[in-house]
Amino acid sequence: MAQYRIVSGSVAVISIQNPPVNALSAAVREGLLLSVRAAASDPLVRSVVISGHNGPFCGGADIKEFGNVSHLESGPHLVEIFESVEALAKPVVAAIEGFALGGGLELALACHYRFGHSEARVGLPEVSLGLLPGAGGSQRLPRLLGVRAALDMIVTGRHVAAGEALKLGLLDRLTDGNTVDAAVRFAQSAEGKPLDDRRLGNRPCPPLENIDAFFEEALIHARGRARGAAAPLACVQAVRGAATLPFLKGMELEKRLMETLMTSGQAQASRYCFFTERGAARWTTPTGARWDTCRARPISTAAVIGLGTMGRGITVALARAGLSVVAVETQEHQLDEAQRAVSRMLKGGGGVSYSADLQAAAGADLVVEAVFEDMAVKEEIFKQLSSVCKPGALLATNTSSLDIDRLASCTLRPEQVLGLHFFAPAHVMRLLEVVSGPRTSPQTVAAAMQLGRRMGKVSVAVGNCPGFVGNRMLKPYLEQAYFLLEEGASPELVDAALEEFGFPMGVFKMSDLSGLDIGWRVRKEEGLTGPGVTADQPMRTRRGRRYSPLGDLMCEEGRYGQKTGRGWYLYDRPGARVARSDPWLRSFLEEYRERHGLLARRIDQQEVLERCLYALINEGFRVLEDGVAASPQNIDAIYVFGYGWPKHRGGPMFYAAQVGLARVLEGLEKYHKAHPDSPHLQPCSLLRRLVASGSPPIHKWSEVVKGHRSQL
Ligand SMILES: CCCCCCCC/C=C\C=C\CC(=O)SCCNC(=O)CCNC(=O)[C@H](O)C(C)(C)COP(=O)(O)OP(=O)(O)OC[C@H]1O[C@@H](n2cnc3c(N)ncnc32)[C@H](O)[C@@H]1OP(=O)(O)O
Repeated sequence: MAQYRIVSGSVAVISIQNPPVNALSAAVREGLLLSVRAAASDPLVRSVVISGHNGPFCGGADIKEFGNVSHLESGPHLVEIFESVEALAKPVVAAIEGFALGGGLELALACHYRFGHSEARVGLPEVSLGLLPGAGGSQRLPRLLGVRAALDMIVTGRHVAAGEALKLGLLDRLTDGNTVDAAVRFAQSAEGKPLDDRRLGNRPCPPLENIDAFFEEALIHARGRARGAAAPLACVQAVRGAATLPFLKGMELEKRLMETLMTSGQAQASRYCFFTERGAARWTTPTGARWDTCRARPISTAAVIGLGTMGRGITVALARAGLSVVAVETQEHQLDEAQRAVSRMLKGGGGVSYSADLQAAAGADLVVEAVFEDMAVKEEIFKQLSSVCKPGALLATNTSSLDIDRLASCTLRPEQVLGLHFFAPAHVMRLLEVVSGPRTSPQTVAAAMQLGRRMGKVSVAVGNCPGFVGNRMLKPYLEQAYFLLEEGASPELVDAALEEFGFPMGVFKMSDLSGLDIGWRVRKEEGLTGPGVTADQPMRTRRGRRYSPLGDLMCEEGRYGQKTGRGWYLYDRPGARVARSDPWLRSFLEEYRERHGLLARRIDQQEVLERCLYALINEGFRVLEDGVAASPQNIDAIYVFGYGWPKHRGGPMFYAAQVGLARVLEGLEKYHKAHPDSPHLQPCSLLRRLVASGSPPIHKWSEVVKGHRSQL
């Protein structure tokens, strides 16, 4: 697991060997320590190079070991190995190709010199796993770069490209050629030279003025980045230790903080997200299609129909993935504006051509329709695409809720029709829901999943139902938020509870950002509001269940959110982003409650969280029950990468498991009893069954789901 060889007569080359990322597993740690000791004791060896086998230097500690303390404790500890490396009396050079991340960079920091390939990247991403760089990284990096630059890297966890790392002083030299060969030559030139100053553990941290104020500010900043997350705060504390304590004391502080984080629920949740993100690539569909049995036809040309905000973002995402794209918009003025906007986003042409004619889509391998949410308009477009497009071309819709199968029925190729549900802004957001209807072929899903990967998206294969997975689960969450306003809460109270939980934005701020009119249009399409509703229908009941018309009333007042400068909050002008409380809304809610004989009561944050989140989770269980998502992990990936669910809470289904399924069930029962007209609060049968089976861990839910489905 660590290869050891002598080259050029005096250089020991230690190569970490653990594909695919050369993670520091127990066996690698063992091998590394033995190799370092061998190099120390061999009189022929005068210098050492540490590299990664077959490309990447090292992707850090082996994350798979983290769930099990006995795995972590088997083999030598990273801190001990890195101390031996730093203490070696012979120059040690890290030869970094590919990436040096987490424990990998900490190893490089313990070396006396760092050589990088010009395309390598380095970073300490532990914070995104709910941890801190706990093998000396939080103490050595500030001593090398200074507190400011080190803190930025540690708290953001960002990957730094080799060029920037050289400027920061993190890498000593870059090469375009063979990194190991260059490092070997350099190691030889350093043989016999003094090393004391090269040992970062010996160096003081560069001084910093107003240290207290600096770290106070840093804590506030870290709190704002990921609310409720412990790791960013621990990172700040550890770096403060580096700035104020001798090295060994700083290392003790780092160790204490790391032990607390490592055993926390937040680290468990963040780690779960890491594997969930990667697991989504191993997709299956309810029809039995699988990622490993379907061959995808490559897609190299695409057409995007409709160049509103979504269409523009999709065009950019496809062009950045290297596709040649034709962007089609039948309204000429919109086409010119879109062309300018797309060029700006792409910083140039970027393989995109423009047309006002749908015929331009004729040669594309894939067409993505992104016109506004109107079934009749979409049906007409799909009819035309069916005859315009070449045989074999895939026809996708970017609808966020409409029936894929109905659109497929308008074509002569239903097996090639699917949904590609991008999230706004489409060129930025990581999530892509790949929606297959009952007639979508496995090859079509495979091609879309492969394309999603090329675009750098977390692509999740889901089934067809109103709202698919994400928006279907969002509906009960939003509904409970409206009901809470009716019962006495304010948008500020609801949003504060959700933001404290960790969402970047509460539900009402989010509605203001995305536009209240979007949901209004969907509700009109569903016949819940608008001309189809007769005057004799009670305002707060639809189809026998409780309904809140609050969103509709807001839209009737022209309050669409940020775009109109007024929504659940007030904004300085249309398009402004800073939300202020609006006294108008307070009176509006008071009048509304009075009109409907509703008595405002005191609502606390706990109730807000339980009503909104449990209703969403309950729908998640229904989604699993219906086979619309293949696993709870897929649901969690959708929520973390598309809906701002905090990573340190793992996703809604993981959160339910962490809270305890019995407690979620009990909460739903309590709220359903109090609000029997709200069916989303009625615990679904899969949840009951899981609790009855003793609340198995989340990776075992599929067994209960399978048994449950066979009885449906
Ligand atoms: C009781 C308390 C005791 C406390 C003692 C504490 C002792 C610990 C001390 C120190 C700890 C150090 C902390 C760390 O080093 S944490 C790890 C930091 N590293 C990372 O976060 C990097 C994670 N990986 C990535 O970002 C990417 O994988 C990357 C390396 C950039 C490669 O990307 P890409 O080429 O796109 O490949 P994939 O992401 O698809 O990965 C390929 C497969 O490799 C698996 N993988 C990746 N990294 C790791 C890893 N570090 N450990 C284990 N496995 C890893 C990944 O899951 C893929 O596998 P699969 O295809 O099966 O899903």
